[in-house]
Amino acid sequence: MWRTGPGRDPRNMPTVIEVTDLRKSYGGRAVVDGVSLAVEEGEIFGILGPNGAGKTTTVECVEGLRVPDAGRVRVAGLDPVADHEKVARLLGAQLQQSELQPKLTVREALELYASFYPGPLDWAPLAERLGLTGKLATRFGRLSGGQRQRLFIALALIGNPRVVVLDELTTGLDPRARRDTWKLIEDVRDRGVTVLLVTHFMEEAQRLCDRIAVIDKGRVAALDTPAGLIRRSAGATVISFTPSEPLDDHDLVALPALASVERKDGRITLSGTDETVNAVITLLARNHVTAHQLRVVDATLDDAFLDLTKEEAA
Ligand SMILES: Nc1ncnc2c1ncn2[C@@H]1O[C@H](COP(=O)(O)OP(=O)(O)OP(=O)(O)O)[C@@H](O)[C@H]1O
Repeated sequence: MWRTGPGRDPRNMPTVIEVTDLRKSYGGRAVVDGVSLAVEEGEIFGILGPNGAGKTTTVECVEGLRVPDAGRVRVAGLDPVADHEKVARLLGAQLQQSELQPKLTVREALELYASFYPGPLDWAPLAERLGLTGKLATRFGRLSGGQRQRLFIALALIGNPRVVVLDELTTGLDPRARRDTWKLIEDVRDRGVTVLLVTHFMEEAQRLCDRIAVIDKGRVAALDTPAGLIRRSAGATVISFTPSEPLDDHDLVALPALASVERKDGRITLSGTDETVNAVITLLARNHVTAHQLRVVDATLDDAFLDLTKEEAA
């Protein structure tokens, strides 16, 4: 059903999307302020960032929908603006709501978009995979938000693209449809397609992305694997417990590599590194305090994201 190709081999994969020192301003305000990133063939590359960080502007420059003020963008070696036709043939993108006629049925939309590409996928299995088979005769204007979203994903994939750009992939989908869509995107990647994914869902990014660029205020704040982002955030390990005896605040804030400390309903939650955890255990032993319901967990991507994009104190 999909473009066949070798599975992803992380060694020496060629770069498919190259963004170098990209800049874009609106009304004198830099919304993309020197973004550089390189996406390798066959990876799912995530872009995370707060609202207004410049994520969509960046990916729209990759799609050739916006013209950069400065910097260089290449997709498979092509300039998305100067070589727009060629790039459009190898790149699948999620449409915006306004880009589809409300009177078009799901089947007509799939057939129409398949006709734009030289070697499209067979739309019927794709529609089946996205749970759209029962909606083929329904007009776009009468689809629910989640059904529209699924159709947009189908249309992004119908051309059997080499690169697919998905902005807010699963926004509006129910939990089952979201999980089905993740599986579909993993299958797409496993067949060698490169995926550029903008998302606000940390679970989605952690599960799907091989690497992630965190964009904040128009710049790349960090670029790493999900595990790497978590490791490099200040509070990579979280320890929580309810002490049998009160613990002194001075002792807690003096713990090594401590990133945060919180007390709630007699429970203490600390984040830091393994060194912090070891020091807590020593502190408890020294004070003959028992830790009830002791839990030590790795921080999530959510924690890392908040740490990487936190507002600096004025
Ligand atoms: N055509 C435009 N004219 C003026 N300002 C714009 C235009 N497009 C985007 N902006 C502004 O640029 C900034 C970045 O927008 P962008 O859509 O790239 O952010 P984003 O990171 O995708 O945000 P979100 O997560 O909210 O979708 C925002 O402040 C937005 O208002």
